[in-house]
Amino acid sequence: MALLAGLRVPARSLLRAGARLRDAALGRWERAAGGGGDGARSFGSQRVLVEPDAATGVAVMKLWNPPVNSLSLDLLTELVISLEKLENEKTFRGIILTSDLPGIFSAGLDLTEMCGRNPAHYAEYWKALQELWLRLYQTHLVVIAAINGASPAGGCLLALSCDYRVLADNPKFIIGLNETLLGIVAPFWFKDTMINTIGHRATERALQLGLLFRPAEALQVGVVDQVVPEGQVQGAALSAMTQWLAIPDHARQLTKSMMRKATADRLLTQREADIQNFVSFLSRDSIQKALQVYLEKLRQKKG
Ligand SMILES: CC/C=C\C/C=C\C/C=C\CCC/C=C/C(=O)SCCNC(=O)CCNC(=O)[C@H](O)C(C)(C)COP(=O)(O)OP(=O)(O)OC[C@H]1O[C@@H](n2cnc3c(N)ncnc32)[C@H](O)[C@@H]1OP(=O)(O)O
Repeated sequence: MALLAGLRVPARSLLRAGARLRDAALGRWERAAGGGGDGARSFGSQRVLVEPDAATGVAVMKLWNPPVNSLSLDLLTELVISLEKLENEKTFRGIILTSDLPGIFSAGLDLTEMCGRNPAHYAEYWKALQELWLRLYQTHLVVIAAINGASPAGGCLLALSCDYRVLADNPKFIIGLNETLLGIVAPFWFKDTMINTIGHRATERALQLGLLFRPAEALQVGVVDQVVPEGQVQGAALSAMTQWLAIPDHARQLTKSMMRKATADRLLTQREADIQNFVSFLSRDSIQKALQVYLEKLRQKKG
């Protein structure tokens, strides 16, 4: 009940949540895709709903981790599993990554996973995040982010790891790597992902200042590729997908790999050191204190 009390979602969603939790308790759930008629079935886990359309070869992947789609260990794990499943289905060529929560794409890393836990937990958490980034960044599928809500820090990383980004036009839907505002530092592979999208100078400014861009600024700096009216974001993402899927797969995939491999390899060659670096950084008293103060501020915002 305490969890539900924190939600600001309509009763309809709470009912849906209840159904999902029940089904998740029974194991992986499946239900018929609405009106598909092509035999494709939705599948998913407790926090990731996948709506595949076998006719177009495109699956819509929706994040659902109330209240703010923070990237908890569970969500990271479920995302990796869902991605892997789609990659292994030969019928699928593209994914639209979006949120099933109103007004939030993803609040980024789950601060409760990074506060007051033990080093083994921090290591497990970081490894799961690395795993998701490596898979998402390098997947042979076309991934388009339909960003229908706020997308700070790790949420921005998710979007930047896609091939194309469409953002809904609402001034509350801020996007950026704001780690410095929390007193922490974006790791090198977050930084590299942003540099590869908007260039070195714009990244340097954005990272040092912890900039969170509103839609018009995000478009101007290149953090997103398109801004569309709210309600049109998924449609616009699907239209963009048509252009990407018009390219022969082998040529596009080899090009994607050529563009991204060096960046991914940089992490792959030092994964363990990166984990140790994260654990020791996070274990500092000053960092724990800064994160706790930030979390407390978020919690008191409503009070
Ligand atoms: C020398 C060193 C070199 C290298 C460094 C080495 C290693 C690197 C070390 C660390 C790197 C870490 C990288 C971190 C990345 C991250 O992603 S950190 C997370 C950053 N995220 C944010 O700053 C977003 C915070 N949230 C918000 O701004 C807002 O919540 C929102 C805009 C997303 C939504 O606003 P609202 O709709 O108004 O919702 P509320 O603010 O009321 O929140 C509801 C509820 O959710 C809780 N919450 C919000 N965000 C998070 C989160 N990220 N994690 C966990 N919980 C979150 C919030 O506290 C509220 O909780 P309750 O009050 O309901 O309990």
